Amino acid sequence: MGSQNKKPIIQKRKAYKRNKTFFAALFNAFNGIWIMISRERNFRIHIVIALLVLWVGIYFHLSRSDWLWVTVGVFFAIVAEILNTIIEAIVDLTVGDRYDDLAKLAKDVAAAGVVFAVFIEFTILAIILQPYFWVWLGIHNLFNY
Ligand SMILES: Nc1ncnc2c1ncn2[C@@H]1O[C@H](COP(=O)(O)OP(=O)(O)OP(=O)(O)O)[C@@H](O)[C@H]1O
Repeated sequence: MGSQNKKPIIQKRKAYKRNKTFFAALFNAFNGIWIMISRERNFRIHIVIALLVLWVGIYFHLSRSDWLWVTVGVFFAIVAEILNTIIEAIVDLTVGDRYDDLAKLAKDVAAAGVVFAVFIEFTILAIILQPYFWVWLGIHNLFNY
């Protein structure tokens, strides 16, 4: 999906050290988050949605169980986007610039996974937030509960 101008993740061979401590591993995990934020436009969109949902949730004073569902929905999509990026990187590492039907299959199916994850996210958000919005708009009926 439009990554023609992206720099390849692996540009040249570099030496690396294995994680010796828990904190070294944690540092690399945070580096992974930074890579997602700086390289992946779609990931940034997920983050914006998450911040928006956080703001709406605080504004509406969501119940504990509603926070739970909203959190699961938002992170489900974020994790799917991360898996999609991992698959793209592994495919590129394996086939490079060469056209390959299996590479296409892997990338397209990974992208389909993100579409389903976002569908689940939006379904959860709609079900959870709808009663709050309706009360906010002054609409009272059976769908408020
Ligand atoms: N090596 C390849 N062989 C065949 N088709 C490929 C190959 N690499 C990519 N494609 C096709 O081109 C599309 C775009 O690939 P690309 O590498 O740009 O993914 P991406 O779009 O960067 O995804 P995202 O926007 O989620 O980061 C893929 O969905 C796939 O259909």
